[in-house]
Amino acid sequence: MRSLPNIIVTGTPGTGKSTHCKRLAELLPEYTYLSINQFITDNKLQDGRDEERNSVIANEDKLVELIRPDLKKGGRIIDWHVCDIFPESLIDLVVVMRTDTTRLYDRLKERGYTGTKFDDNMDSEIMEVILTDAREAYAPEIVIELQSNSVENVVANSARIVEWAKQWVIDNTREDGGSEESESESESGSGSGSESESEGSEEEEDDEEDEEDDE
Ligand SMILES: Nc1ncnc2c1ncn2[C@@H]1O[C@H](COP(=O)(O)OP(=O)(O)O)[C@@H](O)[C@H]1O
Repeated sequence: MRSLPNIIVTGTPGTGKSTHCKRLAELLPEYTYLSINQFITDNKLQDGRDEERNSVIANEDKLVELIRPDLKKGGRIIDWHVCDIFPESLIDLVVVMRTDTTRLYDRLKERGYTGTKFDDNMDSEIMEVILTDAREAYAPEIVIELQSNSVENVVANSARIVEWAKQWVIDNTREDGGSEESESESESGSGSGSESESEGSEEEEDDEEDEEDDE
């Protein structure tokens, strides 16, 4: 049994995954930050290149195989725009970062995204692709959606995730495995109310291949 939870921080490129993860790494020093883009590079998991999107394609099977021992230890903060390939039994919280399209537009332009890569990522955010992937892959109660439009959001979101993590430890280190009260506290400490913060949208295909090399 893990003594610390595994947390995925996901979202369309530019929504603030790394920004949040860096803050979380400071607030939760006993956790290990895993940038999957870095992990792919370090372990040579590139499985080709998507020329149209100017991005690396990862060998996801190998990635899961290599990362499994880390996840089994617990206390991992995972930063990646793909969230649905990790074993459900090893993931405790999935945080989906969301950003208003005008702000995301500026961030992606600033990052130098153009053409298909820019369009695909904007479409992905508008169509809530990653949120849908997360909800399809994991139990609804562990998927939370947080707005990442401002610095204030980063501060508040990070504090909320830290509170959730503390509650997870309390719930999961109790001899009886946690009570109903503590479970409901845990939920309110993390996911409640997140739905109302989302933008309306449609649905579309996934965009699991984008960014990577230019962050
Ligand atoms: N909540 C936020 N408020 C203001 N700027 C943000 C916010 N989140 C991210 N940014 C900025 O947007 C850019 C992309 O953020 P980053 O964390 O690298 O996104 P991701 O890891 O999701 O690709 C960075 O310049 C970062 O400073």
